[in-house]
Amino acid sequence: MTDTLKDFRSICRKIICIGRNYSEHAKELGNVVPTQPIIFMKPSTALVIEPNDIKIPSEWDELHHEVELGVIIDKTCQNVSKEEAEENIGGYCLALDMTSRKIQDDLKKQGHPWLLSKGFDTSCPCGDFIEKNQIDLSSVNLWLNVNENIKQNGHTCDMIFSVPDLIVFISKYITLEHGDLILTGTPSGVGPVKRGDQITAGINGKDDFKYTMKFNVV
Ligand SMILES: O=C(O)/C=C/C(=O)CC(=O)C(=O)O
Ligand SMILES: [Mg+2]
Repeated sequence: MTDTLKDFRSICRKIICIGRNYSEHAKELGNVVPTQPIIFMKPSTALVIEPNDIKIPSEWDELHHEVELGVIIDKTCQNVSKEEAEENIGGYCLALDMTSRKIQDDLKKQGHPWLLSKGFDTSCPCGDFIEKNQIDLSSVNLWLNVNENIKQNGHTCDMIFSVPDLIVFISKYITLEHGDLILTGTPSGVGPVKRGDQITAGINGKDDFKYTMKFNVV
């Protein structure tokens, strides 16, 4: 792992996101559970870091919160095998996939891409680099509060497609590059936030490792 990866938020070229990777979340939105990963992207301009705010575009009233484990790619790679997948991970981060559910639903009805609903500026609040050795992929806890009320509390063991499965799938079609970020999907409990709300999110990893971040919604 090279030192520049700690600064992944300024070198990130692609944010690849996974949809419906937790069956309870797929069901809460009335979607079928996927049989292969659903992928979409956010532009790197979607990234926002503390102490900056999540900005709801002026003509929208609310966004949905989605807390997710972010995987940061170290080595540029293509056609990765499941055995080699973990070697290409440089570290992790806590991330949010902020979404306009209303716009997404309208786009879905028309069969259009989700980009506007998920790729607007500040739609990807993101925490600091987390060292690889602090995370056991099978037992990460992700949680999210809105105004100190718990809304999401999930575990990566409930992912439909594991992180290695996701790297294998994506790298078959898209070259993964140093600093790329993969958002691995959200557990259930997604819901609305409005201007004036505060989101606190956290990740609990190995050996009492804990990381939290806070964002105001404006
Ligand atoms: O299909 C839908 O209605 C919504 C899907 C998502 O927003 C997918 C995700 O971003 C996710 O599962 O994390
Ligand atoms: Mg998501």
